[in-house]
Amino acid sequence: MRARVKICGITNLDDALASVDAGADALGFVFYRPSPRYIEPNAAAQIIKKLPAFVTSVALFVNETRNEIERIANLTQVDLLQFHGDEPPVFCQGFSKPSIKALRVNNEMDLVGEVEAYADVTKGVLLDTYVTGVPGGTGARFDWSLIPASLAGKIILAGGLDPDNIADAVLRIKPYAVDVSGGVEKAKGLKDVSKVRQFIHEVNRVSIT
Ligand SMILES: O=C(O)c1ccccc1NCC(=O)[C@H](O)[C@H](O)COP(=O)(O)O
Repeated sequence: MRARVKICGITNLDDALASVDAGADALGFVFYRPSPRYIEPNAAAQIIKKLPAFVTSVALFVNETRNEIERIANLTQVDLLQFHGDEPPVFCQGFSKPSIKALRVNNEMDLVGEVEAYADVTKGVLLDTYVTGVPGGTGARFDWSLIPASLAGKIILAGGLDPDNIADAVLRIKPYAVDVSGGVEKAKGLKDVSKVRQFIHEVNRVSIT
């Protein structure tokens, strides 16, 4: 099965449409002000309403309040919420939109146990790199050997992916989907369209087996 591709950190319409044209299945919008990829909700709404059918728009939050999440979800008409902070499983339920949860992987956690706990209350679990004090978008890879084979087909892989390592990642981990931000940028918050195309081309290439 082909791994789905989410291009995260979209900040403008040109990058959004170019990513869709390249074959992206989902686009991520960061509503976390300290991020260099932060986008104003009104600007995101203008982009999201121009997306074609069958492209999933994802709103990313870090330890945000329920009220603010609902306000932005309503304003942008986004399809899916992504929780990228310390939100416990119980927090991920009860919104007007379904959610996915990011876990930052380190070698002390019970990865399978945590994935199971969130799988019950979300549409999916994204595995990202743990870097102290940085909630996401680090551009750093984590040790993929920490992912047991039992999670193949079940997780969204993120963290330091790029056109050069994505084929290896897909072949080794067999994720349900992959998520990239920094690895397809020319500058923080600006996508390099040729890298986006190359990244998705590689995913497609290794998925045809
Ligand atoms: O992108 C950010 O700036 C960001 C900030 C705070 C929390 C999450 C953030 N991004 C999350 C993503 O979905 C990224 O795609 C994921 O962390 C992988 O990023 P990268 O290693 O740059 O591909």
